[in-house]
Amino acid sequence: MTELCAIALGSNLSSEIGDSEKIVQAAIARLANHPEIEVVKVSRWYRTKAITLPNSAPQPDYINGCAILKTILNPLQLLRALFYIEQIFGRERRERWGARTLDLDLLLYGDRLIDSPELVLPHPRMSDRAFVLLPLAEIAADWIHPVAGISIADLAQNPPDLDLSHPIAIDLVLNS
Ligand SMILES: Nc1ncnc2c1ncn2[C@@H]1O[C@H](COP(=O)(O)OP(=O)(O)OP(=O)(O)O)[C@@H](O)[C@H]1O
Ligand SMILES: Nc1nc2c(c(=O)[nH]1)N=C(CO)CN2
Repeated sequence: MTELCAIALGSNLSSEIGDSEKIVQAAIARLANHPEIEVVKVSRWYRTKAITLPNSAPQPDYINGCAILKTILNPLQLLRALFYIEQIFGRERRERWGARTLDLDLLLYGDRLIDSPELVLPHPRMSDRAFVLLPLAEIAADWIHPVAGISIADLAQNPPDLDLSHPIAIDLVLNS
């Protein structure tokens, strides 16, 4: 059975294949080449200020975007396929909120709810993140978040990290 899924992509370090814009687009190409994954839609790419943990060193801006996938993989198989692609693109550290060449997060898998050590669905922090909600709303406006019970478009209306205590600058950098 196939299922529609949403993923978030982020990069704020270059690698031997190029800068973050190249990396996220190459990651999409890699996903599209996977025999059990179809890339249905890709958002535009946004340059965003890095959200860091308190008292941590400043980080380069991120390139962020989202994609809708269709797959016959189950949620854990899909997560492992995402991990594999992160590794191909040179992600080494799994330090929490550390800078990275490629971060692939599984946001939504249909309306599935999962709470296991390896995988939590929907992604527990997606609703707090403008850098996820704004691109996701471009490609999945009517998708109902299965915990919030409202659409992604509605969640994106008031993205929490756009409030004054945590300013985030979002600039469009290119069209997909
Ligand atoms: N929906 C999910 N998507 C991706 N990883 C998840 C998810 N749910 C749980 N995880 C787990 O989270 C762990 C840490 O992931 P990762 O290193 O990407 O975190 P991070 O990007 O630093 O922070 P954040 O999770 O806040 O984006 C992974 O090992 C993975 O097993
Ligand atoms: N702007 C931005 N900030 C972040 C991001 C990200 O993708 N974009 N990812 C993080 C951990 O996943 C932590 N902070």
